[in-house]
Amino acid sequence: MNANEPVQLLSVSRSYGTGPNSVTALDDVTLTIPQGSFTAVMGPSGSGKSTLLQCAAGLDRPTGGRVVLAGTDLTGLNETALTLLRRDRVGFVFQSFNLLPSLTAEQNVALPLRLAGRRPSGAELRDVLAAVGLAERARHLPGALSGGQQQRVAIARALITRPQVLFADEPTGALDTNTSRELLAMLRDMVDDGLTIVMVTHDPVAASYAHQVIFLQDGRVTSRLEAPTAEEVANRMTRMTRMTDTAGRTPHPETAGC
Ligand SMILES: Nc1ncnc2c1ncn2[C@@H]1O[C@H](COP(=O)(O)OP(=O)(O)OP(=O)(O)O)[C@@H](O)[C@H]1O
Repeated sequence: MNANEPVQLLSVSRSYGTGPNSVTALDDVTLTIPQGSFTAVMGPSGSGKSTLLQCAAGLDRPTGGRVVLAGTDLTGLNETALTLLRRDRVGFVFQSFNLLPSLTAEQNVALPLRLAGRRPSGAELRDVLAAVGLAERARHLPGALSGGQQQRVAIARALITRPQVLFADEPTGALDTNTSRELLAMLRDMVDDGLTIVMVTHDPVAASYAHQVIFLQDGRVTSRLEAPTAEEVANRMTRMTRMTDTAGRTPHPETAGC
């Protein structure tokens, strides 16, 4: 294992329930997310994408294997240590923006630092809002911002602690096509400036903004694409879905066109 990489999963499994009703959401997943990379996670519904993200981000505990996040092995960390690690080293963005409606954009962005007992400087807030293109909207309430602008505030809030890695679960899922593309271009620029992003998405175009796409099926990594185009991603997804439909089970990775 290379402790310098921001996220490493070693034989990670996650099951829910026990006995005949148990579900294996992740099945022996090993992968490394390199520093400064943009990784998209794709796969059919129920393939384990969100579970992968949650385990990798320390929001959920695997039932087997190890996760090393920002150089720290999460195995055996108590809840307090895990909470602090998440707060200080990791950013999260979800499909729903989860902004507090009574706070301005700037106040929403400041929240993580305030929760950590720090008073953010005006310059810090201005810089991060400028980085997401919202310098002029700092004093607006979320209700006075468009969906794309609200998601930018959520991204600024995730970045205010200068995390080593940003985890995003369907960050463009609630946005229209053009707004999505603008947001993805912004995320890609941030990666080009050194941020590491892991993003779950259903959208082949969104995935094409990433450096690599990891495909999951039945909780397993079945293939990868480097420097993906939207068309390649869409074709791979279609093939995965068709193989599952006709065989009723997941093809072996060796035969899945990795
Ligand atoms: N809390 C839970 N309890 C029981 N089963 C769960 C739980 N969370 C997820 N699962 C199951 O684990 C599997 C993987 O779920 P997960 O949400 O990770 O898939 P996904 O690929 O993100 O799906 P989607 O694209 O539909 O969001 C599914 O079969 C799901 O039903």
